[in-house]
Amino acid sequence: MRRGEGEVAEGGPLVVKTGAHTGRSAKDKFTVRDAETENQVWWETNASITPEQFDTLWQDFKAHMDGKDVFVQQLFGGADLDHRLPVRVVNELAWHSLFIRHLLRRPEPAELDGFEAEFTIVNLPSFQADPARHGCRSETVIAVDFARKLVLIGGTSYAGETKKSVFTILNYLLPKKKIMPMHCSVNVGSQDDAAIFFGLSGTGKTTLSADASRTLIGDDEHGWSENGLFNFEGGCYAKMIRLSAEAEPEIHATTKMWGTVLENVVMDPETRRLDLDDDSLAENSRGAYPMHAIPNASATGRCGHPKNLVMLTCDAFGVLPPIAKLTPAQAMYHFLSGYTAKVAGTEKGVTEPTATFSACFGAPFMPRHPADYGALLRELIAEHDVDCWLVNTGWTGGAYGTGHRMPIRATRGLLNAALDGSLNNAAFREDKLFGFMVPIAVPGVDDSILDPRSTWSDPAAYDAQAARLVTMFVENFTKFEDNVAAYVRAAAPKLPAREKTLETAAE
Ligand SMILES: Nc1ncnc2c1ncn2[C@@H]1O[C@H](COP(=O)(O)OP(=O)(O)O)[C@@H](O)[C@H]1O
Ligand SMILES: C=C(OP(=O)(O)O)C(=O)O
Ligand SMILES: [Mn+2]
Repeated sequence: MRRGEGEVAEGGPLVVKTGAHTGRSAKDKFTVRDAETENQVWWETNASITPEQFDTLWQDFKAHMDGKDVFVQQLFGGADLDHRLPVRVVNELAWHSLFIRHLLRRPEPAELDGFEAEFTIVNLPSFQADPARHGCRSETVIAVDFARKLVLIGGTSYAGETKKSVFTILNYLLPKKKIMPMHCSVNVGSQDDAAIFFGLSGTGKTTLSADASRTLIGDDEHGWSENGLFNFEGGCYAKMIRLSAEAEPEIHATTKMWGTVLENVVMDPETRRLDLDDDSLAENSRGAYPMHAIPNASATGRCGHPKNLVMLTCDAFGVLPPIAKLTPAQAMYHFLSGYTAKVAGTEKGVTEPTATFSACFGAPFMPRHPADYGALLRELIAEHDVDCWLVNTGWTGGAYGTGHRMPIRATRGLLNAALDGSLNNAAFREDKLFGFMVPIAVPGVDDSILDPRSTWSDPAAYDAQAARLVTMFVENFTKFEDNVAAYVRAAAPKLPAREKTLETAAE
């Protein structure tokens, strides 16, 4: 406040603006390519810089910090005491320091004695990177050096970069110890029945994991070790845009709490009231708060092995059913595909969504080859006999533009039936294209949404859209043809046209 970094809103949250960057700059992220990383990192999805370019960047960062106050936090990434990572986070902005203190795991005072950070993250938003000097592509840079154990972030104020950098580090380190790192939320029921919710940004990890009937473990990043599931973080980072007090009461309440950091949320300077519907600063407005801001959150950040695994997708084409049961092979196929769709921005008249395929539901944070993570997950699913589901939180009744977003209540109803085991007793049909099993009727849920084709006013238009989506899945998966098992490839969706030709050929 005194530094002019933000303002306090009604109830006590700190309201800040990030300027130009209101989301992650995935294309400005670079990994140092050297003897340490050469054979560990999958360079097809991870852009590289040289050790020399990183060195220049680090010298320039130090010069930029000279004479400036910086804020230092010593924190842990990882609630599993055997596998947590001590990190030092150096921030130019005080609000960034508060943000990361909310988001990571805060050591007990006694743990600070002799605290030795293994990795350091330095975040200087006012630093301007130079593509010619630093090997980057713009004034924004996120540079990761696994050998030096140092991450440098410059030229952006979006706070999410820092937490996702810790995630990137753990995604690199943990597979070496046979621990599966996951871009997922986790909650657990009263029978110690944990559930994992994988999903790309905007698919519902944060929204759906905060559920009054279950204990929240975490909303975004977790590990799965021999001890069970554990949160990497100690707080949440929720989307604030058009947040509904009715549909998401636990998250909504955090907007009135002392200390919550509200990023690009609009506030009336006179009344200090928030307008969560105002997207004039950003569509991706955010709230950061510590775990204990959610009433039924776990104090330990740990739970047992999961009983259910849910893959969330926001299908803006309106093709996928609201829930489907997956075989382990289909689960592997969808994990490697990592499908979701993004709706067109705010441009008027643009109604066609775009498909995103991001392996492991988190390619920008995964230094290693997707098959490495896939192999770990496959073993864990088999060992713990986990039920796998695909859930579409996206469009129904038509694609984006004609249909509407799946009501949160309907998604929660279906999820609860899956998680309490009752959905396993429902009658299912096999989906002709995707091969997964779709429930026909679920007690307490409006049956008419279960079959997406029947929600479209024009079934032929649905069929055409579905065929286009299948083709996108198949084309995306060609990159895995050489490095995944035949049984996973066989779990791919199939076009009806081909089926018909085969049938005719057999006749
Ligand atoms: N059926 C639904 N399920 C989950 N989220 C939904 C649904 N319908 C609308 N939403 C909205 O979509 C957004 C989901 O975002 P969020 O939970 O933050 O995703 P993630 O944590 O995976 O990035 C929220 O703004 C939520 O209000
Ligand atoms: C914090 C983020 O995660 P998510 O949108 O998945 O919640 C992000 O992508 O910047
Ligand atoms: Mn989230």
